[in-house]
Amino acid sequence: MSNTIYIEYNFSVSPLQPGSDILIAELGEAGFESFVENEEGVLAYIQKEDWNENILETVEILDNSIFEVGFSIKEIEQENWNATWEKNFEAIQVADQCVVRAPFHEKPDVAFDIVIEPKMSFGTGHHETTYMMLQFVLENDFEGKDVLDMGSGTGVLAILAALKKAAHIDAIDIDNWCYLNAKENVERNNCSHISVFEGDSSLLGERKYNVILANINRNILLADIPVYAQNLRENGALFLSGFYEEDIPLISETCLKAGLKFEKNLQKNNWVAVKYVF
Ligand SMILES: C[S@@+](CC[C@H](N)C(=O)[O-])C[C@H]1O[C@@H](n2cnc3c(N)ncnc32)[C@H](O)[C@@H]1O
Repeated sequence: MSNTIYIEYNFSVSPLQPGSDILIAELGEAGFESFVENEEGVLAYIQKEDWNENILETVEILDNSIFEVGFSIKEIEQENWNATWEKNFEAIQVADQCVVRAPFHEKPDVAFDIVIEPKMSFGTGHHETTYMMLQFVLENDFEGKDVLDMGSGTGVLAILAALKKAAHIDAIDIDNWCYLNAKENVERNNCSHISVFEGDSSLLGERKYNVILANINRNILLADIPVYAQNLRENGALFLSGFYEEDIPLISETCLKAGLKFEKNLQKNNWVAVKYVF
């Protein structure tokens, strides 16, 4: 094993606090590779060769701080990497039927066992929005359906849709790291009928889906909802998450304008997931 040195930043911000997701997104843009959210805060990792001491200057949320962030830095070697994950990454159970776990966890006795290489925070089931989207996938019929997972992260939603016998799934993420991670997880879970792409909604063209899943963020969703509506078949379902309770009116107005009908919403710690049908 090579001896890559990582710098670990430890941000003392609660994962339940609005803003921790923006912090992670901005750290990702600044070059941080992986994140772990735990009770104490957010751990963020960057390879030492990609690091410089001004790395946090582009992380805007730290300037217009909507929360207090304190941090410490330590160097870790790659050999410690798995141990760090094992310490911080717990398997997540969604309803009785589904467990999202890392390869080093014991195989559970459930209908849907999803193994994710936990290299990033989004798409491990720990975040409220992922959890609610998994709940939606569990409680809806996917058999024989063509599915789009937009903003697929680790690919966790696409993988559950595949385990629920969807006919085919396109998983798309704008981020190269997520694209590579989703490909790896799709293979790990033997889901040959998931195609993973790097990009955004401009890739969709005329493709039609029975189900579209998009757990991204408020602004991307507001821009993309009309595109999703165009790519849904009649009676198709759109599941959205990645926004807060206070964003519901704007999301709802945009969905209704695009010809979609409201069906259901879920809420967890101020985060929301909604189902609309076409
Ligand atoms: C909140 S994570 C969701 C990951 C996973 N689907 C889940 O439910 O846990 C949002 C993902 O959307 C991706 N993303 C952000 N903007 C996007 C865009 N315009 N088009 C496609 N993906 C985007 C991010 O890279 C990130 O992986």
